[in-house]
Formats: sequence, structure tokens, C-alpha cells
Amino acid sequence: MAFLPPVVARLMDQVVKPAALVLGLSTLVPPAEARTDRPATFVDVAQLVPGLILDVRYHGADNFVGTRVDGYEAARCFLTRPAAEALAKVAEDARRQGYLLKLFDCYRPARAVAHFARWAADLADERTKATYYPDLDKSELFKEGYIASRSGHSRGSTLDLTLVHAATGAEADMGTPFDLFSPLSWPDSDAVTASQKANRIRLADLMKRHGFAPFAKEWWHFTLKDEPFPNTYFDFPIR
Ligand SMILES: C[C@@H](N)C(=O)N[C@H](C)C(=O)O
Ligand SMILES: [Zn+2]
Repeated sequence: MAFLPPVVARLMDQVVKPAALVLGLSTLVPPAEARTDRPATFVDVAQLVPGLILDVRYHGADNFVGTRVDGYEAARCFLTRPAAEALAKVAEDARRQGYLLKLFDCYRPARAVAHFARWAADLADERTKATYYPDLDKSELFKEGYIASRSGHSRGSTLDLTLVHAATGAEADMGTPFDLFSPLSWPDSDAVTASQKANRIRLADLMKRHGFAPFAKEWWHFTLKDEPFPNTYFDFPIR
């Protein structure tokens, strides 16, 4: 982080950081160790994996913030090479089963997470509540774990995705849309139909077979278990 005058630094340490932590918003203060360079090991997934569908939701306005998110300067999807190579195997298996992969988010700059935190702190702005968090208070989204204050996405080996029927182009019915922050989106939810549950299991099985770990609160979110940067958060923009 840039040099701060002692009085400001003290204010940050004694007031802002503790308050942010209580609110579950530690990224109000961006992690000091976020790297702003793009290591050569990050690859443009679309160039490595044929047939992917990209719907980079934080590049447009169709997301819970309701605007383009900081750091998303292009609708591109970057992952570390090991994650992209594992995803290529997932895509091959999925195609054999009659499905394509649709990616919603891949590497996420730390500045995007900071944007999420600023949005979450503005409790008066509830424009996207009905679509994205109908049953939760906005103040609970970080605390309940639906949005991470230090996201695995910023480490470059985490992605959000779904399955698409290759024959029709229709998304597989997962019971909820992407980024519905609700217990209904928990992969194990019993409130979805048997066929929706089967679709979630199909996606999770494909991902697990190639080294990705699922997330208990979002059926679409997976992290490569053997990720190359388990402790490094990046902040280069997507362009
Ligand atoms: C915001 C949602 N798409 C997501 O990725 N949530 C997890 C918990 C994260 O922010 O890392
Ligand atoms: Zn995610």
C-alpha cells in the first residue's frame, strides 16, 4: 500500500480496519500484498479451451452491483495455466456428455472485490435486491459468505460457471440463477427439484474429477485444489 502519514495510518489501524472487519468488509482496505503485475502463468482461457461460452457478468451491468465492476475492462477470462488446463479437461468431458461450459467469472482483481465492499456498505442502494438477494439483508452478504472479502478468484484459480446443453444452447436448469445469494443456491439444497439437483451434481462431478473443489454456498463456484498461488491476491485489471 502507498505510504500513509502516521496519523492517517493510525486512524486506519485503530478505526477503519476494525470497523470494516466487524462489518465483514476487510477489503475496504485492499490487501497490502495484492500484486499488480500479471504473471506469465495467467492465460486467456478462451484461447486455451475451445468451445467455451463467456458471459463475464461483472464486465456488464447485469450483476448484483448493477454496473460494470472496477477492474473488468474487457469481457475476458483469465486463469492460472494449471486451472485453465484442468478446465480444458472438464470441457472435453462435458462435451462427451452433450454440454458446453459457460463461464461467468474467473480471475477477479482485488480492486473489484473492494468495489463489492463499497457497494455492500451503501445500505441505501437496494436496486438489485429483488434479483440477487431477495431474502437477505444487504449487510449480511459478506458475513454469510456469499461474497468474500478476500476472494479466491483474486488468486487466479477459482471460477464461476454452469453447463449449457450443446444441442439447444439452453443453460442447464440449476434451480437458481448465477449469483442468487440464498440457501436455495447451496449445492446441497433440498428445495430444488431432483433434475435440478442432478444438474448440480453433474457439474460438480465434472469439476471434482479434474481437481476442483466445490463451495458449499454456491453451486457455480469452484477452486483448483492444487492452486499455484494459494496465498497471493492479484490486482491487475482485466483488459
Ligand atoms: C460473488 C460470487 N460470485 C462469489 O464468487 N462468491 C465467492 C464467495 C467469492 O466472492 O469469492
Ligand atoms: Zn465465485
